[in-house]
Amino acid sequence: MEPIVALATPWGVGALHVIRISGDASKNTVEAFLDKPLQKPRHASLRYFSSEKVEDQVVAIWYSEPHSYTGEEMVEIMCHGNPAIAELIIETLLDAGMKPAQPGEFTFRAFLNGKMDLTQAEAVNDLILARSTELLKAGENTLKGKLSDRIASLRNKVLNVLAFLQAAMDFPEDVEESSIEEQLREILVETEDLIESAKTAEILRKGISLVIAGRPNVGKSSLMNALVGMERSIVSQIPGTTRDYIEQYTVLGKIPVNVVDTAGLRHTDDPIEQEGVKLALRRIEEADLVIFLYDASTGWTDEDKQMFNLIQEEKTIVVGNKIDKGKGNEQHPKAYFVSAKEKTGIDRIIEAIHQLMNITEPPKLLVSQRQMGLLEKTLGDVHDALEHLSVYAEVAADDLFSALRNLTTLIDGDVEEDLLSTVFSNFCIGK
Ligand SMILES: Nc1nc2c(c(=O)[nH]1)N(C=O)[C@@H](CNc1ccc(C(=O)N[C@@H](CCC(=O)O)C(=O)O)cc1)CN2
Ligand SMILES: Nc1nc2c(ncn2[C@@H]2O[C@H](COP(=O)(O)OP(=O)(O)OP(=O)(O)O)[C@@H](O)[C@H]2O)c(=O)[nH]1
Ligand SMILES: [Mg+2]
Repeated sequence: MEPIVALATPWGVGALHVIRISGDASKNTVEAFLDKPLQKPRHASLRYFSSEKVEDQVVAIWYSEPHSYTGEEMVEIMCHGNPAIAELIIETLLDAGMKPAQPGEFTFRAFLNGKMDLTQAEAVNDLILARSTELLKAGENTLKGKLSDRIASLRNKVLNVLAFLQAAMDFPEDVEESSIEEQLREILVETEDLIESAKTAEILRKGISLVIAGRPNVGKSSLMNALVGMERSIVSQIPGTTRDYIEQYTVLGKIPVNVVDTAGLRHTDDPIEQEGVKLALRRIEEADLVIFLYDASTGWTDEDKQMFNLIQEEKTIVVGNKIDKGKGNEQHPKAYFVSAKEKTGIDRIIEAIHQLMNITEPPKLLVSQRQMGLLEKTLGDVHDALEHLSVYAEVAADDLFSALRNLTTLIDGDVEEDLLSTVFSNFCIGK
């Protein structure tokens, strides 16, 4: 393919920069600017790179086709880490007819040349962008091909069921339907397991928004401060202190969290406070999780119940605060108890957040959004197949063919899909 060039290191001052070149006649084009040719593939050679624009002592590595990252002829130039030097070397090569690489284009070529499949190519970027050791580990596994292995095994199982189904249609008396059903259920469970991994990875990657809501003066701002470990939000004994919402990013346990403190929920004639309550309700609506806080020292009151009814229960943790002052008679049956003031009980809330978000163990594999979409389609296909099984075997077979196509697309991409713009466009340049 046409030769491409890009800086593989981040632009800026460093000890070295690495310039990456891949494609036809990479070696010849680079050698025109070197004092001596690159004699041996995959060996580091000390050379002078000189053109009208720039001169620098560099180390260069030539990879002969197909024994390189991309599977094409490649050259890597390590120059001194001044961005101007790297830029002028790249300009020299662009003047010599090379093209600037698109984001992810080296990895895209590696994919096209069969050096890796699509799940591995996607993992390359995830690995680079992983911000926690858990995600890093998951990315490494996917890069090693463990996700592909699981998809391939799923695909084999689907093929197997299809063979069974075919046999059942041809010789109905010889094949037991229950055995087909059992195999389908197994496929279902494995697909769900992968989707679960994808969701966990997604939460660890993107984080969640956690809104603290409740009536005025119950200690929402105090709890916000206890969770984020700083005096972020104003605390006072006057009800209605917080009017706007206050956000602070933090990491709670393993989860990156945007904590949002909101105005106390109550009916009020003050127009500014009314606006605050509206904002709070909107944030609650959009939140991944809500902590509904009440004052446990006075107890779970009718007013609390009224406000609690405004919130979706399944994404809500109920927390009774001010436990240092003792407990009122009535309490919410599922409440966790804390003292935001004395910072007790906070760990239990963090645990509950992990439980509610289903982060029980770190993800073993990194599954991308694209892959998750296809896994969910596969899940739907297998569900359909199960439903159709006893009535129309042909229709069930069609469902499974659809599952097969989705699983194949997961690993190989779709011929119709513009991969460079869908999958690789969020890569770094030079990767
Ligand atoms: N200098 C350099 N370091 C790097 C990379 C790179 O491209 N260049 N990588 C980029 O991500 C990673 C390593 N990945 C690589 C993967 C394959 C090949 C390669 O040359 N493969 C050949 C030869 C295999 C062999 O000798 O065993 C091949 O597959 O045919 C190189 C690097 C991290 N470090
Ligand atoms: N004893 C005790 N007092 C607390 C606790 N948490 C908060 N308070 C007090 O309760 C009062 C209200 O606290 P805030 O955190 O401002 O309450 P809020 O829910 O944000 O109130 P608004 O912003 O008005 O809705 C303050 O005087 C706090 O010091 C606690 O755990 N124990
Ligand atoms: Mg407040």
